[in-house]
Amino acid sequence: MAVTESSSHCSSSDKGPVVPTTPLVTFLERVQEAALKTFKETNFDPKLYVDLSLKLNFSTTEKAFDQLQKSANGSLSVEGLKEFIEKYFGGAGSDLVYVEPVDFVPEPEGFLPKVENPEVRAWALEVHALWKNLSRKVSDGVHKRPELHTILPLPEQAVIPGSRFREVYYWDSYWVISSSDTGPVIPTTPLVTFLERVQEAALKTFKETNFDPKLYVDLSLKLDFSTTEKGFDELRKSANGSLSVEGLKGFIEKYFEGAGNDMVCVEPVDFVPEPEGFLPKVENPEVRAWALEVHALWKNLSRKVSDEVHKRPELHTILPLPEQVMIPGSRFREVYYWDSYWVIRGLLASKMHETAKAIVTNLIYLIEEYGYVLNGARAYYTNRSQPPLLSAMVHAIYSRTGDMQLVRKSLPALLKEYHFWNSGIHKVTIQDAQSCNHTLNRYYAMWNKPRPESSTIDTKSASNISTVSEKQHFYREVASSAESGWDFSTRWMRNPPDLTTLATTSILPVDLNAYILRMELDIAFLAKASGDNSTAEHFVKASQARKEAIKSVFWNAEMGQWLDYWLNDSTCQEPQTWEACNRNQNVFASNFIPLWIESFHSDKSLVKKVMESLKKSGLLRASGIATSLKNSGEQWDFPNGWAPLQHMIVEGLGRSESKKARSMAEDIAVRWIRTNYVSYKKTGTMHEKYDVDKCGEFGGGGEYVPQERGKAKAALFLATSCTIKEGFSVSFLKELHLMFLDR
Ligand SMILES: OC[C@H]1O[C@H](O[C@H]2O[C@H](CO)[C@@H](O)[C@H](O)[C@H]2O)[C@H](O)[C@@H](O)[C@@H]1O
Repeated sequence: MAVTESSSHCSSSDKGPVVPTTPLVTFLERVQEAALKTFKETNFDPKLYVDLSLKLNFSTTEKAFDQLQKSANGSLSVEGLKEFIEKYFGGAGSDLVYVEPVDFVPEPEGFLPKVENPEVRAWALEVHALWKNLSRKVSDGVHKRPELHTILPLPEQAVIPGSRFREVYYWDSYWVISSSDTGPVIPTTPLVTFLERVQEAALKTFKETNFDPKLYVDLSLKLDFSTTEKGFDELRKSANGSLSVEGLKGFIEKYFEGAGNDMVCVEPVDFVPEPEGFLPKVENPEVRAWALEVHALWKNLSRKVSDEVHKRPELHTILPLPEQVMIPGSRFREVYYWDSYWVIRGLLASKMHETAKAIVTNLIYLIEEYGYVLNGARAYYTNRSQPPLLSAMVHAIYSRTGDMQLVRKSLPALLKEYHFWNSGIHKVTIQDAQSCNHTLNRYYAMWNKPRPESSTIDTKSASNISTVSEKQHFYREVASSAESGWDFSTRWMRNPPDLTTLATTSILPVDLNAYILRMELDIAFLAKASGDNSTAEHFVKASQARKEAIKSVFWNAEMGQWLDYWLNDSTCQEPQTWEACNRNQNVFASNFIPLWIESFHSDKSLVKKVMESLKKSGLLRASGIATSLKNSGEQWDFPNGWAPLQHMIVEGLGRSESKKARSMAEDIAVRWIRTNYVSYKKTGTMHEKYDVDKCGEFGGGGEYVPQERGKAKAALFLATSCTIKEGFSVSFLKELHLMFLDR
């Protein structure tokens, strides 16, 4: 084929994105170039020039530089350039100021206890004292006028590598940070940080009753950021940071749009009150009426991101998703990752295929922007993901619609997401008893501060933790628990129910690895369907390896369950040797989640063992499967039952070839749907969790108050109801049985 001018131009060898730099950096590069030409090469360090800070504003400085007399090749007189630099710039490094680290002591208690040799000990203490030389904080000048500096206005004290490296570096920080907090941190936006300040002031001013911290980080600005921040800084505050109730109310009204105004209600494009072929086997008029009422809830939960957000995204914490969305409802005013799987299953039951595809498009957008699907579509969720179920969503839609275009569009994103989970901090290598290495995954948030949406709560929870690095470690564990979707649970605690002992990053979770196995199987299936056989083969192999790993590391034949595994060393730099005593023998519903995956539920004798184990486990209660056996007051513990957990276990058993397993699935489904129905009749709404010991009672515990009447977090549960289909009494057993098979 002849290469035309334009096609050769289009196929240039650089195709990747370019993030533009600031005009200040571009200008300093010009100064750097002039300096090289003027001072000549000896000892020339180009970095010095882009590290300079401006004394006056940018345009004055640039004008003065342009007015300097230059020779034809761009050099200046040495004196002229020296004078210019002295007059217009603060020295490189002056943007950071020395500070003694808050927690430095010359010989810390318990410091390297095994280093006894006096000479080595003296040296170790001298090296320890170097922290003081390397400790800095960004100067107040930078915080006041960041546009004059190339240093970024980091909020906290920092440790620099030293010498010409006058700023914080990413991977260096890993070795800088004490062993108690390791790992990356993705900075949040200045807007989120500011809204956390408003949240803190609001708690101090309005006091604790009914206080929801998330409300404040969901606010949108009416005016630009600096005007709003100035307005806030000018408010009169008492010594403890509280304001007058009227003053704060007035400020919020003047400067903010209400939380939730960033999304607008839209009728889903494909909603009809009674879709053709809707739950054909549900004949009982009462159940059918309920099913249709629940189906109608889609209209309450359907939103699109407002035009205002697309025009000025910097005024909002909501992310500008391209397509219509379904939100969980109540205080959850944005899209959530794992919730979306059950939303999609419900939409498919409601025959709303276009809405289901729109949801996938939004999640693909997040992968393209961030490299993975965020916990939720808000600026404060950019440091972690949630249980990865996108492949299962695409699989479900493709199985129902045969839409190959969707498959082709999704595959590159799924591969990117797979890479996210299978590299870096999420990846752990375990050597089993036969010296065979297995790669498995864990949750690990890229964050070590309070979660902005619950900042006041996390700060309080950490108040008895004494050192900065231990607090950071705790905050990382909190955020990592949120990444698991199980926030919070004794499952993640070393010493339950003490929340400060959360240790999620030190656990290999059974369910996460089952989801990633599912991802491998789904990618293999979708790649094959699209004709990409080599990708398909690669993922079939990956799935076989993971199945082996799950068997080797998690499966406990005596208990008939898969058990979470405690890591000895959470840095995970070296492969860890598997030890039987590291298995967490406590019973959680997650110990049964592998049943959901075909590789396991297709094995009849395995299903038999697991079923027996589930029956004896204590989890199976009158109204469904409990999350755990411990009543800790946390929402992902006893006596709460959650729809996703019921659904995965029921669907796994229901797909087994064993008749007994299918009848157990029906039994659990009936228990669960009955309590959903009774509670719906009482409260007029669907709930996110139910008390599995009390039919018709919704669940509680945790850090937020369950939704009020009519404000359902319903989609998740609609999905479950529709997936395992509606029915609430034993007389529907036969009907339910047929419905399981109809998928
Ligand atoms: O309130 C803060 C936390 O809330 C979310 O978690 C809970 O709701 C989610 C949305 O329905 C659900 O996916 C999750 O399983 C629930 O525990 C949020 O996901 C957390 O990150 C957040 O900190």
